[in-house]
Amino acid sequence: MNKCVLSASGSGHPVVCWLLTAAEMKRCDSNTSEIFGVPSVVLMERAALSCVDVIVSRQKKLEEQAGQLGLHPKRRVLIAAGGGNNGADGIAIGRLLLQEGYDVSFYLASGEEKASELLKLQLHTAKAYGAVICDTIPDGEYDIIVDALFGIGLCRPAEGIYREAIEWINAQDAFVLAVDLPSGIETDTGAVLGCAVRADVTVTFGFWKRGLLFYPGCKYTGKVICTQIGITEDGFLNQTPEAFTFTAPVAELLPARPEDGNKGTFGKVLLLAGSEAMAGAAILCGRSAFYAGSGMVKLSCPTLIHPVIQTALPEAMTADSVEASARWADVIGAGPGLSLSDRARKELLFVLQQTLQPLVLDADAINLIAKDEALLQELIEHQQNPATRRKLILTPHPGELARLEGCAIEEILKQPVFYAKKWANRLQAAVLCKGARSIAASPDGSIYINRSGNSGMAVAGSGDVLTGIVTALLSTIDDPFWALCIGVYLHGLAGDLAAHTKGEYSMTSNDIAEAVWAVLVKQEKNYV
Ligand SMILES: NC(=O)C1=CN([C@@H]2O[C@H](COP(=O)(O)OP(=O)(O)OC[C@H]3O[C@@H](n4cnc5c(N)ncnc54)[C@H](OP(=O)(O)O)[C@@H]3O)[C@@H](O)[C@H]2O)[C@@H](O)CC1
Ligand SMILES: [K+]
Repeated sequence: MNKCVLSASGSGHPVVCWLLTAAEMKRCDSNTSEIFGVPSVVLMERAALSCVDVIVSRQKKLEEQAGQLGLHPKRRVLIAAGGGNNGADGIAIGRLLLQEGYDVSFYLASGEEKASELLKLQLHTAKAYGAVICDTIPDGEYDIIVDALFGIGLCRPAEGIYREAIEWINAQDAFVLAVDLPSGIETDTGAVLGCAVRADVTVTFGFWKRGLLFYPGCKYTGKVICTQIGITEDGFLNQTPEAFTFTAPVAELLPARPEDGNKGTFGKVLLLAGSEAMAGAAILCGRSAFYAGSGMVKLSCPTLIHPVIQTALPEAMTADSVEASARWADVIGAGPGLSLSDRARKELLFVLQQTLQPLVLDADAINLIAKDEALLQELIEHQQNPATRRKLILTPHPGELARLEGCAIEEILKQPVFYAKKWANRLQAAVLCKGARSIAASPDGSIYINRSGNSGMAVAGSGDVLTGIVTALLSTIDDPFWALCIGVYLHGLAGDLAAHTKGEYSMTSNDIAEAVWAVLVKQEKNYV
């Protein structure tokens, strides 16, 4: 995957933003100190300074605005610190703010005897500058609260005095800055462990953590500011993080279109989609494939619905069966609106057993496979063998993934990364788990977490649009995982544009399809 990441950037701007787990961040921290020799206390001072910068710039702005009205905003700060290095950051922030003339109170929830070595050092220095450390929250009103109870070291639910402190912080009418992560948010999953601080701003150090992006964590962060404190990609050594999201405009991720190409060059897409009751799925899928750059699209569906398809999408061709068109296609997409009929099963069997082209499986194609243990085993065996393996993408929603796995949907929702990775490995395929933060997994262990999109996309037909986009991209992008990541990103951006014009309440999946072209001609906003 990393080769793709590097080669996808023609512009010089970063293409990906890494999303780290707690273990990855700890490894990077310790490599920076132990291999490169930057002392932890230096990193901590820079981390604290970066938070102080955020507080001081905000305060300056407030004071300028208030000064015009003859008001004087107060500078009463509470540092709420835990017993680890997140707490140590908090104490360092408090000491620096004291030196800036702020009125700072310190609350150390853990007590000094349980303090980490760096925290002891920070307490010593802060006290030398006059800090008074309290073991209960000092009475008073605060304008600014620095949440430094837990960072990446949170390892169990916040209870007792920690729960009380978090609930107290959330009840205050103050600006809350969370240090590294809002306390209570699990670094890897974004889960709330017990309860969590609701921050106005989260200043995170070096790299984004996955939990800042996943739900529900992302609802607690406020604005996320990722600051550079001297921990860089060098600290990964040869172990790059598993997960990333995109930062580049999607148009920069797509391969350049050869100027002298013809309709064959840009991909002959065969779609096994649509049935008597779901002709619209085939139309949405085919239309999206065109908008995502396909040169030719052929829809294999029951003869009865050919007229409606030809009317709605005259650019597409239709076929009665995949058999007649299998050789013609560069790439095949199967599933949208397919139904679970005997015809659908027969057609899918033909695709799985008689073709070798790159393939995208979605919706009923996945459901048909999940229902048929022998077929599933055959697919797994084919994919496990490098001699018979084809380029394969699966785009299930959690319900479809649960059917494949044979478990309850709740199980998938609890561990979407785990199951996406499991099936990516089992099928040697790029596997998506759709959701508010769709997750794509590659057989090499890489994870893409999608940030684009909105709740308006949770609407019938949205997945059919995605299948059309991804199938089209698979015809010109060599790596299925990369095609999937870009397709998911583009789909979400199109959804955002559709929401901008029609609103999340009223947009339909056709609006998403119709926004694809606009995203590709527009420079969309950066998401991270
Ligand atoms: N290393 C570096 O170079 C840099 C590190 N930096 C900073 O360090 C932070 C990581 O520090 P960290 O590893 O000490 O973890 P941290 O988040 O402070 O928590 C650990 C403490 O919490 C405790 N604890 C956990 N859960 C609990 C619960 N539910 N309820 C009660 N206690 C609980 C746990 O206790 P224990 O499990 O031992 O009982 C332990 O005492 C990172 O987020 C960043 O802010 C930056 O300065 C940049 C440079
Ligand atoms: K924190």
